[in-house]
Amino acid sequence: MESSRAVTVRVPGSKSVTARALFVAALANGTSRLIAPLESADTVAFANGLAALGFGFERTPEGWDVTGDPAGPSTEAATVWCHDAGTAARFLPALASLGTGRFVVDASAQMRARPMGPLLRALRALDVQVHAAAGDRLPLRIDADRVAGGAVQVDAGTSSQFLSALCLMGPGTRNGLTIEVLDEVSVPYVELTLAMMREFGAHATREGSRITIAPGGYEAREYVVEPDASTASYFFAAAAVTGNTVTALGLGRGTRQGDLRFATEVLPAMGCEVRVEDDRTTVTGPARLRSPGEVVMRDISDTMMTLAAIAPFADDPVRITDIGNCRVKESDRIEAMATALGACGISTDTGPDWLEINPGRPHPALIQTRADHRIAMSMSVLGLRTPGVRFDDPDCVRKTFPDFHQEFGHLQATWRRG
Ligand SMILES: O=C(O)C1=C[C@@H](OP(=O)(O)O)[C@@H](O)[C@H](O)C1
Ligand SMILES: C=C(OP(=O)(O)O)C(=O)O
Repeated sequence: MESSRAVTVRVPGSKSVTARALFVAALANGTSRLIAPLESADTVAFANGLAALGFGFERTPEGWDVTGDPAGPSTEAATVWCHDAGTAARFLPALASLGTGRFVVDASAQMRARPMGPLLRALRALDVQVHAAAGDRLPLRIDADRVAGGAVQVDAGTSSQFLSALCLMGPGTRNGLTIEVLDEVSVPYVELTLAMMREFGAHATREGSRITIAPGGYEAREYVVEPDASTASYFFAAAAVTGNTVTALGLGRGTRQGDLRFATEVLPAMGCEVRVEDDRTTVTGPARLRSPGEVVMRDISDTMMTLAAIAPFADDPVRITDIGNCRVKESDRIEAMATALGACGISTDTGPDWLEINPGRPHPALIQTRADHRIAMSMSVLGLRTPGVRFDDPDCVRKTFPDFHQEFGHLQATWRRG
């Protein structure tokens, strides 16, 4: 029987899967139904972007219906507002390039500050007319004339989203695409992209640094969106720091989301007991957390803040390396995490692409979230053992998990009662 300190959760849908499903459904022949998509600021911005480009988008009680057009955007002029969403800001210019017309892509000040250059250079190399703000940033204007495809190189060393965007547009081009990958972070996200493209009928293969994508569009289908593995990391981490048990439903052996590795690789190295089944993953925290030593997080950097937030409770320093691109996400996450932990009395060291956290007993503080959802969610885990941790902008979680604080509070209340 499940003890009252063992909690089962089903976290909301994956942001990354929802964004990809929206993109491929938009280029498919017919109507696709996305079941259990993520409803959050990022994915709503993405869906609104599709609608602005002239694709059919409708919410139904069963899910999101997207009516695609293999010919690309049907409008000849549109402004696409991406808000804070990296996925929308990187993927939608590629989708717009498949149309004919003048498309403006813009976003919040936070997203305007994030890099776009490698994607824009690749699009220009494919003869797409792209005019961008200084430094190749948003806002940008695309004068599109049905990009034909061909061979292109891309540097995905600051974001894999540049590469995923090119891959996703490939089946919509007349000649297909051959992409030479020059550098790469977050590799599991590209694997997710290629796998989902195939699930929607596209032909995409990878050999080393070369990705080949055949023309021919996508097939409409019904698609069930998995829960979000990055979001689940906060619940697994909660088990890790309290010695309780959390089971996350819908995330198991078959997942393509790399961030489940936080549970399957990082937490066992800290003394957690982790069980992965076909459709669920269960984490039980130890009496005392061990330091995993150095953890290279290049592939799963969205979970680096989750690790940083539980690191003070480990018995030795925790060093997180190869996370340089975290400096150009919603915030400079290396600096932001060091500051947040420092506000709680935890000492850290930082370098260009690493963060080291020393053990300590955190005290409560008001945390500056910098409009970064992951600061609020990861520091909430630290808050489980540090009553009184508060946030200047708790609602920043709306980006990927609007009900985070309620759900996390519920978890805490269950444990308190148990
Ligand atoms: O393609 C995606 O869905 C994502 C890729 C990753 O970005 P980077 O490739 O910039 O690390 C990740 O951090 C982001 O939350 C989602
Ligand atoms: C980096 C993130 O988001 P994005 O790049 O999609 O804005 C994130 O969710 O942590």
